[in-house]
Amino acid sequence: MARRSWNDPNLKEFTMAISHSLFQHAVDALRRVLPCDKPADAALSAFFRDNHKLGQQDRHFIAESVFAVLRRHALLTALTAPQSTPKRLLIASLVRVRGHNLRELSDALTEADRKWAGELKALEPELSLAQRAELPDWVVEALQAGGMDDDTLLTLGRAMQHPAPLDLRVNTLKTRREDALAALQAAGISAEATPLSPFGLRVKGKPALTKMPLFTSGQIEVQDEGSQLLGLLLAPRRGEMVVDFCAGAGGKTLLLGAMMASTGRLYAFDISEKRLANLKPRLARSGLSNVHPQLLASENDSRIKRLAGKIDRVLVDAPCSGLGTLRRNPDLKLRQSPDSVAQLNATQASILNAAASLVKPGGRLVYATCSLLPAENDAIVDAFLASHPEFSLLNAEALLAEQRVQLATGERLRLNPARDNTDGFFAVALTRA
Ligand SMILES: C[S@@+](CC[C@H](N)C(=O)[O-])C[C@H]1O[C@@H](n2cnc3c(N)ncnc32)[C@H](O)[C@@H]1O
Repeated sequence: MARRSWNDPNLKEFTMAISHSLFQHAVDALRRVLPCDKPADAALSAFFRDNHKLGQQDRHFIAESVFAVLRRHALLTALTAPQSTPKRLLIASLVRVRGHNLRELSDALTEADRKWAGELKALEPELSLAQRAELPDWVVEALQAGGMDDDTLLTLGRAMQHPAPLDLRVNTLKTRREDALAALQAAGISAEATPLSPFGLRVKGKPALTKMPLFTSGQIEVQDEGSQLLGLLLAPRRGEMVVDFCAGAGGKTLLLGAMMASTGRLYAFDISEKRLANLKPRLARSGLSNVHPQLLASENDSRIKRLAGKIDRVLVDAPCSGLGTLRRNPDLKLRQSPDSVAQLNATQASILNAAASLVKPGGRLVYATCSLLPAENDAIVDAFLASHPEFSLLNAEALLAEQRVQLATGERLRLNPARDNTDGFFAVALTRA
């Protein structure tokens, strides 16, 4: 009989016997992903391309299995030490994290593996704080050095072991939130208004949305509620000159453009041609006509000099470690390192300097990351403020309240997956004297 488990998303959704072939495919997929030399979703997509005969349900099981191992990699490594092979990590995840019983695995496993899996049940390895939080030691040390206490750290780490909810942003240029909600419900999709963002919807489960008319006609976009709050902090107005400095595929550009009611001029800068190309179809769906994508050679591109001092509002959604998005990208904790963060820090400081030169007197500059590390957040902002006395901090909590977002965040916006059920974000709003 099917057994749903709503409480812990790590647990399997259905009781099912796992065939040897499906298990082996999951091991092979994990072997592809675990070197972590590229993003896990890209490695998994390549695996599915090579194994194109796999059906939808099998793909779902394989993807869930791979991500479950990445999410609890520290626990599973401790359980399987000293032989943490992809096969053993997968078995340990199925038995200890996803709640499969040995009967369901009897076709999948050899006699020896079954015996080992049976012994796993009683293992209780001693885990450090970092292992319990499923965060690398160096991340835990950085958070502690930034003043985070152990309980908060553990709660945060645990919150990031669960998949993120599916959040949507309603395109206010095309529809109202209540109408989009009604259209979803009419299509049998359960959703509710997000608690913080006035144009967000939170969907139950992971229904396929991209073929729905609501999506293809640009009335909704997939966007974490935290990202929506960054747009609200910038709060661009009708008719203004606005720059989205690190626009990427335009998640926030589209939101800013809609807040400007498709008036004024909104530049979408990025150094990645591929990401800007991905903005094109989204822009076409959105109905916006005020967006101007521009490929930069670097943050010191001559285009920046031409616009110096002319822009009302500038958003820097800086390239960062992404450690606030572990619910979606659990592989990042295995792919980032102190060295990669140090390199990012140099880029972040340089982009913030360049972006600041665009801001006109009285204008607003928002610096944001989806990282939790003080080195990518407060340290960058504090160094910037020390060398740019013409800029000062605005109070993020008060600016959000002006946008009807009630969040006790203080001067600097900090979104915490455990407290806010958003990705982990940091942002400050600055103004030029
Ligand atoms: C956090 S992502 C942006 C995500 C995007 N704002 C969104 O909402 O979907 C950071 C972006 O910064 C871009 N980037 C990296 N270095 C840059 C630079 N020197 N100047 C401008 N953009 C840069 C990256 O290509 C990447 O698209």
